[in-house]
Amino acid sequence: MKKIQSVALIGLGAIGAAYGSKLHTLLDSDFTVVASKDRINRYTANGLDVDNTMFHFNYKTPETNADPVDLVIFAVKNDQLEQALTDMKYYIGPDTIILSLLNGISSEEEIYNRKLNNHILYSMCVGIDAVRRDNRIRFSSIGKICFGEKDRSLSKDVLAAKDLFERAGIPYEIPEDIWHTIWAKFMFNVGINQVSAVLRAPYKYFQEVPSLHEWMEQAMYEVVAISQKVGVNLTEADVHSYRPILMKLSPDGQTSMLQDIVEERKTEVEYFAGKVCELGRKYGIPTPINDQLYQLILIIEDMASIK
Ligand SMILES: NC(=O)C1=CN([C@@H]2O[C@H](COP(=O)(O)OP(=O)(O)OC[C@H]3O[C@@H](n4cnc5c(N)ncnc54)[C@H](OP(=O)(O)O)[C@@H]3O)[C@@H](O)[C@H]2O)C=CC1
Ligand SMILES: CC(C)(CO)C(=O)C(=O)O
Repeated sequence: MKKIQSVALIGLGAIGAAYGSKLHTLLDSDFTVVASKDRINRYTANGLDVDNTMFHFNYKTPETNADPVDLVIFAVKNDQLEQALTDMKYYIGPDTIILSLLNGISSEEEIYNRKLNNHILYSMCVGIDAVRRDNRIRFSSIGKICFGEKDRSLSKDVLAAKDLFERAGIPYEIPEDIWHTIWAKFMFNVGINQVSAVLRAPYKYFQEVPSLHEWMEQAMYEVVAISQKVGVNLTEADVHSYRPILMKLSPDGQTSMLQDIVEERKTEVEYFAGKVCELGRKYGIPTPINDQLYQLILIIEDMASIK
């Protein structure tokens, strides 16, 4: 089995810093964070406080020449992926395994379309409730990284990533059907991220207010209906499987989309409701809840853009 000895990550935000801190502890200087000079200046000014430990990572700018690494991890937001792919050009060689921790159902395809190599694993993370404020990253649980091959094979790349996560102490799962797992997570994000963004609601309201929980699940059921048309076949059981996951998230924690709203950043709405409405139109499935959420979140973004 190929052993992963060098890793490069782009996107040192809530998710990247949480999992990156584990990889830095294991690999030290063989773990590289790629970032622009401005970002590096920010990271080095005060260090990065991940879960109450101060980290100083090994930073490189995208312009610095480097050799390809064994594994590249993308942990940026969806609309930052195109630039991030360009920035990782030195790090991805013909044998580099590529892992994208982004939510949504499009990042692997976007990476694949760049025709970099044939080592793209499908992946996502779940159960992590990471929040980023300035140079502090906090989470009550690090959750787990789910990954695998789309064709469900237990390939050498899958085994190499499994071995790395075991050495780094990163919880992981290799589900039987990673594409189904990614769609189920997408379904959850379509519900919880968007409703939390519109209502500015941390997790406790989803845990304690039945009417809010119900609205979230109504948005999720629109994804279930679409999934049956595209052959992914999510069911009510998939919706219910997220209830215990939700109950374990930190009551005061915020979804990544709510964090974007609070910080007045662009959200991932195009990759959640935007995608649901697009697929709904394509397959003739009504998506009234997501139509509304889409409009509301775009309006909130527009309101934030005028000062
Ligand atoms: N937060 C959570 O609990 C979870 C998030 N996710 C998903 O994970 C993904 C990442 O989310 P999250 O970590 O919350 O997002 P963040 O916004 O916290 O992190 C993204 C980071 O990427 C950095 N970045 C963007 N472009 C580049 C670039 N070209 N070079 C270097 N750094 C770059 C940003 O830097 P800067 O701020 O300087 O622009 C930022 O630090 C999203 O798809 C999200 O939906 C999945 C599960 C849980
Ligand atoms: C809801 C949550 C925390 C689940 O892991 C998530 O994926 C996000 O905030 O984007």
